Amino acid sequence: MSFEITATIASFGGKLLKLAHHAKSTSCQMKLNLYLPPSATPKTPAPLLIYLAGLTCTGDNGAEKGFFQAAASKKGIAILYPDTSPRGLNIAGEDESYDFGSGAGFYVDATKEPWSKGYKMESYITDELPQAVFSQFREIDGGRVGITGHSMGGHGAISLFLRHPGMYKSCSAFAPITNPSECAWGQKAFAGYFGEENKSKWAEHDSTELLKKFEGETDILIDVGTGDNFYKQGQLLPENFEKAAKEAGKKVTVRYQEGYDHSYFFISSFAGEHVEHAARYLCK
Ligand SMILES: N[C@@H](CCC(=O)N[C@@H](CSC=O)C(=O)NCC(=O)O)C(=O)O
Repeated sequence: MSFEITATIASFGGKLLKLAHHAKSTSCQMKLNLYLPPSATPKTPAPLLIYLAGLTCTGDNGAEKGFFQAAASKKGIAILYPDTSPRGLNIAGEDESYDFGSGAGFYVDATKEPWSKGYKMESYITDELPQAVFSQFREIDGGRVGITGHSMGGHGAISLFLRHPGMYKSCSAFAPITNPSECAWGQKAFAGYFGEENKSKWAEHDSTELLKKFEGETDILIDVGTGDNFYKQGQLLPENFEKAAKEAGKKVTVRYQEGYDHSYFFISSFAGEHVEHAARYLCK
């Protein structure tokens, strides 16, 4: 279904569009933001970088606080900021906790009732949303797409890159949950969306497990702050992902950024470098 444009905001010479559409995969209206750099026209379409946000976020957090648009404007890259879950499906418990349900879709297609009703964020992000964007916005080149994300969205970016070979030309992440089967956030989400017993399904969405079996080439950039309390609590487990990369001979660069926390002050400090990483693959 086509997008309603609810606002157009000038940003770094380009424009940030606030969009809404009805999505079949999530059975509800979805809101999102799309940044078009000044160079993007139907005759000179821009590549697209998708930014997946973390727990409790909407498509607004990255657009307002991530500071991606400055570098995206210079490089001529469009940025898509989707929401993190369906909204308002009236499922019991949907709004009870910050790390499950609303704002916490984990970029998977839930198989367990009642969540399987509309918690289909993998289908939304990899299929319905890009199809709708490419058909309405001729200023975007659907053949050049990269993906990045933060925390839960970093898990989304890496796991979707590994689960859909060839769909994304670049991949990076900020403080990603890299081994969800082994951390409290991931265990709660996967038990709820797939079932406690369905461990083979968990592995299909766990970036560390996926990397061990991935047959393609990788060049995944990851930043993690050493002052990040969620890193210290063992929610992110980047060392497990690095170990899997080393054993599988995959290129993964994890940069431990001294003193940075989990917030958008951290993301905005390195957003430009992640756009440059994407540009190496999207702007050739
Ligand atoms: N409220 C929670 C913490 C929620 C939180 O920190 N969310 C992060 C993402 S965490 C992983 O996905 C976030 O990006 N928040 C939005 C923001 O603008 O900072 C708690 O109290 O622990």
